[in-house]
Amino acid sequence: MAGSARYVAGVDSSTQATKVLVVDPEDGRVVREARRPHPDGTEVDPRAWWDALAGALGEVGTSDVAAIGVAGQQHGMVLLDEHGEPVRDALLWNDTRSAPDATALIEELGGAAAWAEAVGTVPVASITATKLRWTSRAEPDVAARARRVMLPHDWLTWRLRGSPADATTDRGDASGTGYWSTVTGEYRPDLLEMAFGRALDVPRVAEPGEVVGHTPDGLAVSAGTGDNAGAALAIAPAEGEVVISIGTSGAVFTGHDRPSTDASGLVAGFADARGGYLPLLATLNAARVLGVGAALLGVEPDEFDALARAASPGADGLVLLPYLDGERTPDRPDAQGRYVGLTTANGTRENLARATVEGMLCGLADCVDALIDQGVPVRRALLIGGGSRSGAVADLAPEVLGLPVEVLSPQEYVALGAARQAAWALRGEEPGWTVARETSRDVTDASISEQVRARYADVRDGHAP
Ligand SMILES: Nc1ncnc2c1ncn2[C@@H]1O[C@H](COP(=O)(O)OP(=O)(O)O)[C@@H](O)[C@H]1O
Ligand SMILES: O=C(CO)[C@@H](O)[C@H](O)COP(=O)(O)O
Repeated sequence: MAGSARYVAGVDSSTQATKVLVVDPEDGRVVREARRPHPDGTEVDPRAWWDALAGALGEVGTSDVAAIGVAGQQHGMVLLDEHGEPVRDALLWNDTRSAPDATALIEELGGAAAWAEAVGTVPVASITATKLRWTSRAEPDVAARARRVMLPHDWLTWRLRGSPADATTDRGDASGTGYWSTVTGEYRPDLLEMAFGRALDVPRVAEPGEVVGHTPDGLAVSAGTGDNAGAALAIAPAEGEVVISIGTSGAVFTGHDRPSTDASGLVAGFADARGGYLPLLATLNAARVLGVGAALLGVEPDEFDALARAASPGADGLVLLPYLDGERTPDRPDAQGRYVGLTTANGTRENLARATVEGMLCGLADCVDALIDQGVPVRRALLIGGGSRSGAVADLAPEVLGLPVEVLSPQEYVALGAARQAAWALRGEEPGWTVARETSRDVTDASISEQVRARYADVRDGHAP
């Protein structure tokens, strides 16, 4: 590291790619950025993420960087042997094979309410504990070699520090494991043992703003966090604002003053990266739903958007149930997508595009409702993530959600939050800068949301013919 180092680096190791921002800690200005893709699939060799990170850091250059922080896709199970090597590919948040294990774990603890009270979250297949159970059950020989378990951001942070004996995590990401309690702020080793059949080493939960170590080149390393907690760190939604991230996942979250314990299992009671709480809902099907719609129509995103905009609200009765890869919210791991209500009258390219966008947004609107049901005030939605770059999503969102919507300017908010945390660790106080905000798009006709969502609910609940 050069003596003149003045910048910080923030990393988003998300499902589809690693994104690195080099940021001025004085004002949050992005000075350089790079991106490297990740392999497809719901199980991935974590070394592919390391290679992507190394490639992106090499491209941006770090000679003028003093500190780095990593935010990563949540929940992924990185199991390591006694030498610190992965015993198998990481199972990602969107891998649904452990759905029966989630059911079994819920029963073993005495029901969904017991989990909500214990850790803040009722396990679904995304939650790390269920992946531990699946591994111990389905791959006992692999499980026998495991000594420690980490999350994607923990593992990358540990490797950035040169793989020392001690590893770290933070409360934001730990809260998605199923064996760290948002309610008590402590690990629940008994629940890890219940899931895996024996103990495993877990990373120490670092304080927000802590320097957890240094890279071999001398960069200070911050605790890092989960990707959604990273975005929340960057955006700092005000009370009444809900962030909707349209990436591989659709994530709906906001800051809250107390842990949530939703026994229905819809709202995950996560922690944030500041010492507060981050109630969150996540779907398995968001930006890729748009991609499938565009592929069906054989068009690029711009033309897909134009087609969707050209149709009328409600797509003349054509509805997409967007559970393409199974769904987590609601918990339907074996579901598939369905276009419903196709007739000779409404079978147009415009309606197919419109139904695709509306279906994805209706899935997210269900998530917003569940947050409101938990007593979280919601008056406005802030859209981020790759899918928010779709003009059709921006145009249709206020009418489908029934909320004023602000599409934040395209930026890597997760990586920006990680850079903010790195600046906080470096300087000992959280930076004062905020992200640029624009005016909201208002709801022009509230009846559209009611009609579109009522028709969608019929299909979702199996009442449509
Ligand atoms: N203009 C656009 N219209 C629709 N989808 C888009 C657009 N731009 C990017 N995307 C989609 O956004 C997704 C990537 O978003 P991102 O938030 O980076 O995801 P992740 O964090 O899960 O890696 C991809 O599926 C990509 O196809
Ligand atoms: O599982 C969750 C949140 O609980 C997902 O939000 C993952 O954290 C992946 O995020 P993206 O890569 O889609 O941004």
